Amino acid sequence: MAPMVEINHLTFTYPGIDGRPPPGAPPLIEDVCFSLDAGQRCLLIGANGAGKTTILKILGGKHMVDPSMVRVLGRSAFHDTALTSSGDLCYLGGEWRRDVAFAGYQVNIQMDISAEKMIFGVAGVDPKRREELIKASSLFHSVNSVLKKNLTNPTFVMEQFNKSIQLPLTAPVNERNILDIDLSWRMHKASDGQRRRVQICMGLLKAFKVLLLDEITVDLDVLARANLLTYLKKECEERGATIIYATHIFDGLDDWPTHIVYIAHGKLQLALPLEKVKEISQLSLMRTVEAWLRKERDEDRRRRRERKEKGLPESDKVVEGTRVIGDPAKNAAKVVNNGWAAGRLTSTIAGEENFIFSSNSVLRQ
Ligand SMILES: Nc1ncnc2c1ncn2[C@@H]1O[C@H](COP(=O)(O)OP(=O)(O)OP(=O)(O)O)[C@@H](O)[C@H]1O
Repeated sequence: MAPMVEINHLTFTYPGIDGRPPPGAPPLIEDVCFSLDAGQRCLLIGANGAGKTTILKILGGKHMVDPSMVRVLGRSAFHDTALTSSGDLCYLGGEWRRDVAFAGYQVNIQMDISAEKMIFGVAGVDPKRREELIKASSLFHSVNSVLKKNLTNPTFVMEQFNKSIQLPLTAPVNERNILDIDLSWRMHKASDGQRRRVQICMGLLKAFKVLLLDEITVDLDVLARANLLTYLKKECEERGATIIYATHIFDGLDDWPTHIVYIAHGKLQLALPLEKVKEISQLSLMRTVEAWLRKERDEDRRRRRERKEKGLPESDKVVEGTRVIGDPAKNAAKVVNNGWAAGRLTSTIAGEENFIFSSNSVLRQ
């Protein structure tokens, strides 16, 4: 059977203001290859600015690349818009904090509208699936009320979190809370986490075949996150869906993924099944990733020091205004892209008034 997601020698550079990659710009993503089959769950790992969001957006059809470089369900995500409009391919990313697609329009998630209107405004949805995503269960409410009384006891909270994530996948759906949405929430008055739940719910309403998650669990409380992860695992195991999840939060993820992909500076460092990673490292997933990133940082520092000692600029990429200039002979990007995404212009075009950072480096400012 053909892979659900196939990345073949993916190379990409963001375009300049004229819609073309700046001449001589080194590729931001370089020669990345990996593929995933039905039912597989991949954690996409990398330091801030490594290129995770860029890869997910390319897979989500938001940037144009040569169709041979990226295939989702055997099709080109950018050229075959039916992939996303049918719901077979779903991308949930950071910009969901502000806008969601509602009844064919981009709607501001903070406007005065009820959660019910937003969720029920999505057409062509299986009512049972919608119910499952929205509904709170009696089990959740009992666990939640116990938790609320014990919030000052972190050990207790962690125990409940671990128990919750280990609920058997065979447990009836009505015994698990997924997003616990109150349909009467008014979006302009909802908390960030409540808004985020509605956004995630809307993204998951259609039975996706491939789901791309760009750290969407940051606003969720521990229980909501655990339940969502369990639900997503079930989606892969029962329906053969494929998920790629970029994250920096590793709580409860030790046994969640089937595969790990590690990217550094836009280059693939490792793409392995989880068992292989566990064979290489006896540490927890978080400690393993921490060790990889520490090694990467130390090597970067050593390289910068060596360049400085030789009287060279610390980085081999010289940024001039909107241009990133490298050694054209070494770095020439074989890129086909117009950088236009079906989203907002500002998120894809580099310019002097439009400084671009990775999503998390902005938060760190
Ligand atoms: N629209 C853009 N135009 C030009 N460069 C961009 C654009 N968006 C991101 N970049 C650059 O691409 C690089 C990779 O960014 P990306 O957001 O893909 O990283 P990331 O791995 O998702 O990081 P984080 O973990 O911080 O979210 C960064 O150096 C960033 O500055």
